[in-house]
Amino acid sequence: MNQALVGVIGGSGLYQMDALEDVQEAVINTPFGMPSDPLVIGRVHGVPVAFVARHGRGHRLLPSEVAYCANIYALKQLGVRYVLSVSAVGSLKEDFRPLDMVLPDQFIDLTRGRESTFFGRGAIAHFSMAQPVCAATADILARAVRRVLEDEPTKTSRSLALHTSGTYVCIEGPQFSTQAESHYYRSMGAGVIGMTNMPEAKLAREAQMAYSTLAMVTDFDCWHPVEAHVTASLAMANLTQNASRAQHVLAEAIRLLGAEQPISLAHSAMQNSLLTHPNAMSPETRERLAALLVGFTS
Ligand SMILES: CSC[C@H]1O[C@H](OP(=O)(O)O)[C@H](O)[C@@H]1O
Ligand SMILES: Nc1ncnc2[nH]cnc12
Repeated sequence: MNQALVGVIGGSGLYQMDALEDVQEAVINTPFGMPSDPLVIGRVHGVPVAFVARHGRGHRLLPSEVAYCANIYALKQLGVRYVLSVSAVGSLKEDFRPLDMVLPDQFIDLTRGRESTFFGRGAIAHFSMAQPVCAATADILARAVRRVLEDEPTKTSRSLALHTSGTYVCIEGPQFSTQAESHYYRSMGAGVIGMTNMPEAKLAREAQMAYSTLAMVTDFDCWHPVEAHVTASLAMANLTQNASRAQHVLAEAIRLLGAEQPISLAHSAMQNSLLTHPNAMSPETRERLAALLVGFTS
């Protein structure tokens, strides 16, 4: 069922995609349950796209409650090859300022107890997460951000920056960090902090979809000696501006992805990773993983 080339996962503040045309809603069940919300399928610049609001429309799901497995599996069932994730993040570095955009190229997973793999229950796989982000997709996001910033009349008192690398530390939440934690994450070398990109990026890798995050800075968390500590209302204030910019970035990135369809290492990332031969799996296990196992073996 190849209904979409690009999947978009909208985070806090981004609950719909304005540029989608010919829109249909799809209530999709997966072997891993229902996605966070019905998927919204349509076209942007003629490119087939599936959108899902990570926390559901109306923001109903905690970071720990997001249906990560079902969201990724549903996108895979639709034939998605590139996943653009949009996320609000706190900054852990002086030069990552609120409203800046960051394309994380590394993650540190500090989440606890989230279902973080499609495997198990009779199907075992191990694979590399050394480079968790698709460089080709991130490059397209970078070009899209630059294009949007060039076209945007200067509304803010300073020019916004794009940072093309950085480490995203993913905490369990929903509480923001303590100051000691915030300093600790900085000492680990993390550049931004959020609550959702893990296990999402791991699951996208298992599904051999090219994954990249547009991280939009809302606050300085709570380490900064002068800047205000994060609160939900501070983050939300910046989220509104970030979300409207994200709409333009996504539309341009989708246009580029459709035109170029870059080869991604992610598309063959699971080759040779399956230790359990499909013949040794139960029919239920094979059925549960059916959308993933296509093109999976060496
Ligand atoms: C609104 S502040 C905290 C909230 O925002 C981020 O969500 P998302 O990654 O879905 O944009 C962060 O991870 C928290 O869930
Ligand atoms: N400071 C912060 N910590 C965790 N997640 C966030 N999302 C936005 N700001 C955040």
